Amino acid sequence: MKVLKFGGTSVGSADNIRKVREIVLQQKEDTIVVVSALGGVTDLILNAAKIASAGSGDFQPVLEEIKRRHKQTIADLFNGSGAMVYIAEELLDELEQILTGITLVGELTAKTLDRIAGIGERISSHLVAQVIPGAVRVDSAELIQTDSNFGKARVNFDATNRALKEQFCDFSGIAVMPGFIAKNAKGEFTTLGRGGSDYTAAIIAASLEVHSLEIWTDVDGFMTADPRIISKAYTIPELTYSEAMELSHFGAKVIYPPTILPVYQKGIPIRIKNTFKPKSEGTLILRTAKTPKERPIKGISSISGITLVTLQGIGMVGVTGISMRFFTALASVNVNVILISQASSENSISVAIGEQSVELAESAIREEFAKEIDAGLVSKIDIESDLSVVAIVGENMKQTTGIAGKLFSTMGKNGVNIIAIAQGASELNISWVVKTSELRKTLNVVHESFFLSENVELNVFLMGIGTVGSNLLQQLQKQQQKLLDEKHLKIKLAGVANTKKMAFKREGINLVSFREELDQSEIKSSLSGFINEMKSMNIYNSVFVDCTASEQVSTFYNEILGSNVSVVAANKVAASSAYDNYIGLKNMAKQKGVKFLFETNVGAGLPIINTLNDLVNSGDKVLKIEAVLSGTLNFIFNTISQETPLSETIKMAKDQGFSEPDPRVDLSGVDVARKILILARESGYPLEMEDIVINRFIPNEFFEGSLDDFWKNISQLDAGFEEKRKTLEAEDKKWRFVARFENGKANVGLQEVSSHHPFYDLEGSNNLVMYTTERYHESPMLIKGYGAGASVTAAGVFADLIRVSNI
Ligand SMILES: NC(=O)C1=CN([C@@H]2O[C@H](COP(=O)(O)OP(=O)(O)OC[C@H]3O[C@@H](n4cnc5c(N)ncnc54)[C@H](OP(=O)(O)O)[C@@H]3O)[C@@H](O)[C@H]2O)C=CC1
Ligand SMILES: N[C@@H](CC=O)C(=O)O
Repeated sequence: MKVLKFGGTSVGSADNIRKVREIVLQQKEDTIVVVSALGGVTDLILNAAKIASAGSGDFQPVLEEIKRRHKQTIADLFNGSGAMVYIAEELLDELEQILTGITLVGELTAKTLDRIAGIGERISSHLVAQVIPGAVRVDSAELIQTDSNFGKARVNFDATNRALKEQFCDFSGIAVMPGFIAKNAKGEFTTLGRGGSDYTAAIIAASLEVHSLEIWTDVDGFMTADPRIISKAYTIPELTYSEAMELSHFGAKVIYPPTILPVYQKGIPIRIKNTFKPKSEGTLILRTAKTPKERPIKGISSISGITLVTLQGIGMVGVTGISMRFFTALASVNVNVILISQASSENSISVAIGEQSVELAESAIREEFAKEIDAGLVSKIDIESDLSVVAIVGENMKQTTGIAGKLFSTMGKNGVNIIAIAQGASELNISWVVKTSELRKTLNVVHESFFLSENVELNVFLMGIGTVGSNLLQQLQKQQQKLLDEKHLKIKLAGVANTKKMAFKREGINLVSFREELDQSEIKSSLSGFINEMKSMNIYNSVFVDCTASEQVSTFYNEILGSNVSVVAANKVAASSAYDNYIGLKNMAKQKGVKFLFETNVGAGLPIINTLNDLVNSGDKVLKIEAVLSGTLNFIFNTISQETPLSETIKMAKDQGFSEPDPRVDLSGVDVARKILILARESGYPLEMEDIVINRFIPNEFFEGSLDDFWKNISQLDAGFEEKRKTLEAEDKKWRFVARFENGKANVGLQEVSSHHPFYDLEGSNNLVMYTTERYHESPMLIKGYGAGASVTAAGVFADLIRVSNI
């Protein structure tokens, strides 16, 4: 025999009741079905009773709604005729008479309320019994006996067990019973309190020692986290009774915890199933549950609307009885304590309570400690609101070291401030308090870090969708599915901006239609606005990507890193800014446990900075760097010819996406100077931009005035360059713009190289870096390849993003 309990939603309409019928008829053994009232009906009855108790109020509209719900369901199920119509009418008349009585006396006792509170279950049990062929209705109220504690009556198990056993000793078939209701020894109606129908089912299951209790509801079972917040939350296949109780206590409203007790004592397994997805396995709750070794945490739950009340004072240290008085004061006003935290110094004691109880709690504590407050022994009662309690639950935590360490370091890295912590010695759960504004991020971070999530998420905030930025989005789009399938990495574009507009979307902006989304956005671009929105969205695993060439944007990196958001920069300004700023940003990233990456600052997608970091970190010392670091300049010197003059090659470099947004930055040598500066710094030399000697090959006057002036005038140099080029060609030499760093000094400038030089054959926009180090001495290390261009640069930024995601 088994017991099946169906909740309010499961019996909430004719269609749903038909689903219940299907499920019950598929059972292959004798079955007891326990039902709640039609969804929402109990609340309507309680509301009508409250209105009636005011004496003058009109409960009729609420009663009409109760009648309408039942009439509609009966009409849909039985064409509005048959015995059910009379049964329902009779019970609803009874309800109306009692409500009228309550109105007349203007008073509502707990006893009277219990008389009507279960009318919904009385009707629904008749309904379900009528619908299931061969089923009989058995009245729980005649079998479950309680004391007279109306509203939350205590069960007399001796009498109840006897009655249930007698009733079902040689029963076979299907019985349908109302949940929630019982009677006292005098035969008066009582109710079993919140979650009462679950309790009814558990009492019957335990008493008859059935082999299984099934709770059919509208969710798939216990989830790893609240699915409304964590889209990746999934059903936990198995839980122990204790784990289920803990998760329920901290907000997972799948089952009401006290109802587990009778079946727990008898070791009867409980299965949570979804009436609307009967094929899914649901959650099985038993004494010993399977727990994968690598996942000691079974689930995360949370409760919001929490206030932390802290009693503090040096006069409390070492004084016995303080805690007892504190908790007795709270108990005296029925304040439910959700979490307790006390430091071993005993200087303070904090409790998390529901925000609705704050006034009661505060005045009770003030009254209890009035003398100590006057004497200054208790310095303050601190009230902190808008908080949430989060708990991770799992019996296997006690066998696994490092859970708390991992938990709190992950929270810290993501900038979540922990306000209070509690862990019981049983190590079944670790609970902590955070600001409610940080709850979403907290749950995401924890869900991900304990591998409860199948996928790791990376939330990209991209500034700049020009040559590099837009190519990056194309590459992300192409690679998105593969990364998800093979690396379980989900990259989302959470925010994007150019100089005109910005757009944000927590679920991710479409990587194909991002331009349209940006055009349609009503938010004007503003740097501080972008950063503030990114911060206030407060998404875990966020990364800011700078694909602009703007100095102004780079001034925000410190603030961004300080908010625990990683920075990936194609923009070279920050890494080549004042040394103190550069090193400050690196330190800030380290301090916050996030990343500041700028691999593309030198050689676009080539692994120039990472290789250098590997050399230096593994103990090598850089002695000399010689390099061609400008894609633009190399392209120009490889392309210039009798037919293609200098000015034409500059335009070509711009059109092909090699040059900076302002090509004068390349032509002036500044871009190469920035690059050699960054390499020197990454080698461990604290150089400033002013230390780099720049030997220009274009006269200074071409860099004065506007960019338009530059384009107008630059062809004046064509003839002179052509003359020099011819001479060079005759000597079998080539121009290369070379950066050099040696003995702590760096310079950049034009060099004529002959055919035996390693730079001579450097084609197109290629770069070449030669590292001479203590290890690579006789034969320097060479890194060579495309050093500029949209796709290679975007690929380099992409690679930095992958580094941030740590997959
Ligand atoms: N091209 C290459 O080979 C390489 C480039 N880089 C670096 O990549 C960066 C981007 O270069 P590239 O894509 O060619 O530049 P583009 O000029 O093509 O694009 C720049 C983008 O940044 C936006 N932008 C500029 N200033 C701001 C601001 N203040 N707020 C918001 N958005 C802004 C622009 O918006 P709008 O469209 O509205 O003007 C545009 O979308 C540069 O720093 C460059 O040095 C690094 C390595 C190689
Ligand atoms: N403008 C740069 C682009 C890469 O940094 C170059 O030409 O090398």
